[in-house]
Amino acid sequence: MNILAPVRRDRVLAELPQCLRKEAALHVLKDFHPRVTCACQEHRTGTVGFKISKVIVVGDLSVGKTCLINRFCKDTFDKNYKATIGVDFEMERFEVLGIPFSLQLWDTAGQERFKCIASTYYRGAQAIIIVFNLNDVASLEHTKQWLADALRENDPSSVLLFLVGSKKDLSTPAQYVLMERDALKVAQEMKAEYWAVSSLTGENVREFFFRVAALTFEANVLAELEKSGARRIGDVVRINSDDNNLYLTANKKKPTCCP
Ligand SMILES: Nc1nc2c(ncn2[C@@H]2O[C@H](COP(=O)(O)OP(=O)(O)OP(=O)(O)O)[C@@H](O)[C@H]2O)c(=O)[nH]1
Ligand SMILES: [Mg+2]
Repeated sequence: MNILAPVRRDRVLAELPQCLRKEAALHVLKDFHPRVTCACQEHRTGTVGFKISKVIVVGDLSVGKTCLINRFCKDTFDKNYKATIGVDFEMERFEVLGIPFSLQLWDTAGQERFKCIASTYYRGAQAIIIVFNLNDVASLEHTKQWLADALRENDPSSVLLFLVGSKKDLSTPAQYVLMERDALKVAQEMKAEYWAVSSLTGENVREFFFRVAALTFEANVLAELEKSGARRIGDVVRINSDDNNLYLTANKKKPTCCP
């Protein structure tokens, strides 16, 4: 997909999508962080609108990583299993609070023989999505190892984690309840946000990726505000300036809506 194409109307986020379960959420605020809302209103989001955030999707073979990405990005579902060889990626453009924001979704191979190729693409992720099959407890147990491998290449203090149970359509309600109890525990240990989805029916797929986009965007804006610091907040970005001198310092107008 051409990243310069206009943002699709169904990729526009004006509000913070909510978590699935409060017990295992990255945060349970109803709205975006007030500093983020304010920065967006005043177009003080620095380079966030030009950046592409990397998201990696990992987990055992055949848990449904490719189907999950394809359901969201292409609205398709293939019932035949075709192993991912190494890696693949999709670009998704969003508009969050009026600011363009792009995610690069990296679909990695779960098969052991392709794992060493896939793991070379783990570096630089801003979010890690660890997928397990809600109908296969072993795949949930393996998520800890997938997380450890992915974190070896990333900064654990800044990366956002999501634990996603797939193939929800194949569980009976009773089976689901039991599996969810275990998955919530694992998610809490990992400090990951828990989701349960079905790529076959599409249940929760869009809600999940919107949440990933929103929280990744929020983290990016907060990091940008932190980086620019109090000295630069409210300054005007200078067009055609070099990287070390991106902000005009003459304009010290105080932001009107920041707490
Ligand atoms: N019923 C059902 N089947 C699913 C779902 N998601 C994936 N599948 C099936 O599970 C199989 C594996 O799906 P993939 O998405 O290819 O799995 P993967 O995790 O990408 O596998 P690797 O690329 O080998 O790591 C395929 O036959 C899919 O049709 C789902 O939500 N419901
Ligand atoms: Mg795959």
